[in-house]
Amino acid sequence: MSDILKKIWATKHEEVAAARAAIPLHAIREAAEASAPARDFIGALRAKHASGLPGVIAEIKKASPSKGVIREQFDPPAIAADYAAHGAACLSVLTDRQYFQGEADYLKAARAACDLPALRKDFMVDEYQVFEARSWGADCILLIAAELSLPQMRDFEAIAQALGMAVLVEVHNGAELDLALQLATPLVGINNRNLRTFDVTLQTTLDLLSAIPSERIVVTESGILQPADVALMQQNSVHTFLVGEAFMRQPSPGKALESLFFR
Ligand SMILES: O=C(O)c1ccccc1NCC(=O)[C@H](O)[C@H](O)COP(=O)(O)O
Repeated sequence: MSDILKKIWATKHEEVAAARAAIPLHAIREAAEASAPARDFIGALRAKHASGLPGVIAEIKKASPSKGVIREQFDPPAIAADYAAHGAACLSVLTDRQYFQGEADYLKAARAACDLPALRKDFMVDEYQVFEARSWGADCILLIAAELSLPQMRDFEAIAQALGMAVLVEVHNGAELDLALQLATPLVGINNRNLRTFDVTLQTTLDLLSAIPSERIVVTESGILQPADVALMQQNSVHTFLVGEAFMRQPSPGKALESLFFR
């Protein structure tokens, strides 16, 4: 695990302890189970693919450890509606406060502003957060294989799926991919960002691709910035993208999405 992941992981355990003290597990579970049904995250991606279009998971993030503040004027529901109007398949909303300046309310407001399914983009270290995600309206959770054991990922996946949520399992190397492929989820994210050095190279996706069975949906994550990046991925049969910074730095994130993927 990289140093930044270790720090984030420690913070998450503290946050979960505080959240459990405020709302006990049985209560957050009841809230999750009483939530309106989840939207179909995987179905939204497959629908784009069936129309011959890329599946774009459009990210809403104010800041990150590697880039600092990315977007000063930050209005999650307006950004979500803009993404929906310009062809996004799904949303990814940062809910981590300390490192990404995210909020649970951003997820709730973004999802309420459109009909797109939404990923809670956060660092899941405890089953509590899976229930919490659904209680906030999330339709998908992220599991980072660098940070979790296989039994943990299996537990969190089972809870997410019982609640009707999808799971995006994220990997950075072959060892993590071997674990990820033991989960049931079809969504396998390859993060092009090295979380130790913060270097980004699309070669990470290209290197891992051949080990992923064709029935899985490969999501290339991080560092998709220009049409040549999209073309490179498409030439290699990758049709699902998780993109944040390239959109967040533009006045209209939705128009930026359209111009990167649909022109
Ligand atoms: O971006 C970081 O600095 C970072 C640091 C530690 C863990 C995760 C981090 N990024 C999260 C992401 O994976 C990206 O937000 C996502 O893939 C979108 O990337 P981009 O299009 O490059 O904004």
